[in-house]
Amino acid sequence: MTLAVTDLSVTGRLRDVTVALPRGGITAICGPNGAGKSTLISVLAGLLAPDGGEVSLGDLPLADLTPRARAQRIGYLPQSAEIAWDVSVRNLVALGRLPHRDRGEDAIAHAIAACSLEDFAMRPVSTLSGGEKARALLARVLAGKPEWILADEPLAALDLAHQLAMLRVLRTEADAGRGVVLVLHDLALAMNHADLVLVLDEGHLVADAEPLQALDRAVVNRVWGIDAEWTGEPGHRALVISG
Ligand SMILES: Nc1ncnc2c1ncn2[C@@H]1O[C@H](COP(=O)(O)OP(=O)(O)OP(=O)(O)O)[C@@H](O)[C@H]1O
Repeated sequence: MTLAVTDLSVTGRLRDVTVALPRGGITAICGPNGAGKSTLISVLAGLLAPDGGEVSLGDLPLADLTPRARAQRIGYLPQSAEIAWDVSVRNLVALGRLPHRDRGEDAIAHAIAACSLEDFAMRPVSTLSGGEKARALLARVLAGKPEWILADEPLAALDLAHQLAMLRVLRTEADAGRGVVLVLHDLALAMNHADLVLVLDEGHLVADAEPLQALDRAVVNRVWGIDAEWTGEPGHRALVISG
């Protein structure tokens, strides 16, 4: 079942974007600051109504789902998620079960373990570092076991080891048949870990392909204004800037 947008427009932010995202893989959304990445992922999450075009989940317009049904199927992690109450990490993660209205003990325990939060489980979230908080917020999304995990820069606050650990977690979710959609600024992470890369530039979708094609030298040069080339083997590529 795909999550798709057709002729999507958000005035001043996105123009005529059409793309279908597959489940069972990781899609990276890349582009410079202000390109429309957060706007697109908010629309895909059903949190921002477009000014034109359609958003669909399988055969259904996304807007036809009740907020609860949508929240059961789509987990969304915003770019700078604020935590309103100073609850424990465990209770924060448990909030991921709200759309299901169940206790979901197994799902909560699994999410806490997947994000290596066992040692923090009883700590108030206000005492966590930025990276620890980012992992707790991702665990809240995982606890809901949504079909789709949409995350806006979920790795930005993480150290390299935790970035790779989170990517392994997200790959496991994708292998289990979920759709994983990540806004990523780090082009090497997109190149090495995504199955599909979307490149946005000034609100236009300029590439929608497997990483090597979507992030080829000409695209990187045109969109980011950087002359660079990829070196290394598949899965371990690095972007070397030449000018
Ligand atoms: N609520 C809003 N109202 C009007 N314009 C907005 C609003 N939110 C964002 N914009 C504008 O829409 C454009 C796209 O913003 P968006 O946040 O989607 O970009 P982005 O690609 O996620 O950027 P970044 O990499 O800086 O996070 C930007 O020019 C931004 O200034």
